[in-house]
Amino acid sequence: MQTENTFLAVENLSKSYKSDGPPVFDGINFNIERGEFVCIIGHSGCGKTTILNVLAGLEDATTGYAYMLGREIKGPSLDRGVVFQGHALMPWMTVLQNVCFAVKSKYPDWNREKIATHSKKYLEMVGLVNAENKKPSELSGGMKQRVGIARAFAIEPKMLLLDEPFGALDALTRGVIQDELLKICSETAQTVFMITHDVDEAILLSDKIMLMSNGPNARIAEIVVNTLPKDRKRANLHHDPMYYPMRNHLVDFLVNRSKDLQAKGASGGLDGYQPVIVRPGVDESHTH
Ligand SMILES: Nc1ncnc2c1ncn2[C@@H]1O[C@H](COP(=O)(O)OP(=O)(O)OP(=O)(O)O)[C@@H](O)[C@H]1O
Repeated sequence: MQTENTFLAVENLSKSYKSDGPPVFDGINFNIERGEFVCIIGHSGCGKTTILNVLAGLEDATTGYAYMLGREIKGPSLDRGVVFQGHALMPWMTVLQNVCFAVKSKYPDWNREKIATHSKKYLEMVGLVNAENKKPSELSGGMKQRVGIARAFAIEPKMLLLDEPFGALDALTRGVIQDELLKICSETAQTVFMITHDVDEAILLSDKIMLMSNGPNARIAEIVVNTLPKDRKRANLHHDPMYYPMRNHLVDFLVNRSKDLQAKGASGGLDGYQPVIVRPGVDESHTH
């Protein structure tokens, strides 16, 4: 439930694209606290992007509400930076102009030089300073994605909404940007909601992981607390004693438990369902 200090609150969200037939998801309730990094995992089509679009203010839910800092989310805002799976860059602008354009919208009082310096800092972060004068058509898919990431970070939003932002990147670049994201988040206490299909990425980055059951009538089935220590490093993640209990728990959900819940939902057995909070490796009864 929403309290005075709740950063983001989602209450009873559902979405139907068709007037007949069951909703894609239903009864979605969760909170995100300030500075929390939350990942959402679930099979394709369960509605993760739709939920992210509602949080971004780009789509309306059929029922329910989303609040950020106590105000209902209605329409997009520069308080929320979004990175989509597609790159959504302006094709007639250079890489630098794409980032500067967003920075100028956020900070209209800044002069040209300040905007450019600020934008270049974020292009450097994603390894694109040498491409700042290129147009999107001259970039690879991974490079375009990195521009999108730099642009979202550069507006220093209160909340980052990331829809599989690293999916198109090669492993090396992905690792570098994951490390950067971890660094920025710990330095700035950035609040993040991120969709990923990669359980290792979720274990590396998140404070908690929401697991969605399969649609239709998809739910947040479990809220998994990340039991690995906060100072995680990609290189030694798998040496942590909590790593395998955590990983096995997530994979087992995707392979088995998500389908069991779907069957229950189809027979109307999920009315009033509340997600289970699980600490893999700590609450052994929930660890499979
Ligand atoms: N604009 C739309 N009109 C009709 N149906 C839609 C629309 N957008 C999404 N859907 C349907 O809603 C369901 C959820 O879609 P959504 O993209 O939110 O899922 P997802 O979990 O993010 O999937 P993926 O992991 O494949 O990206 C899907 O069945 C999809 O076909």
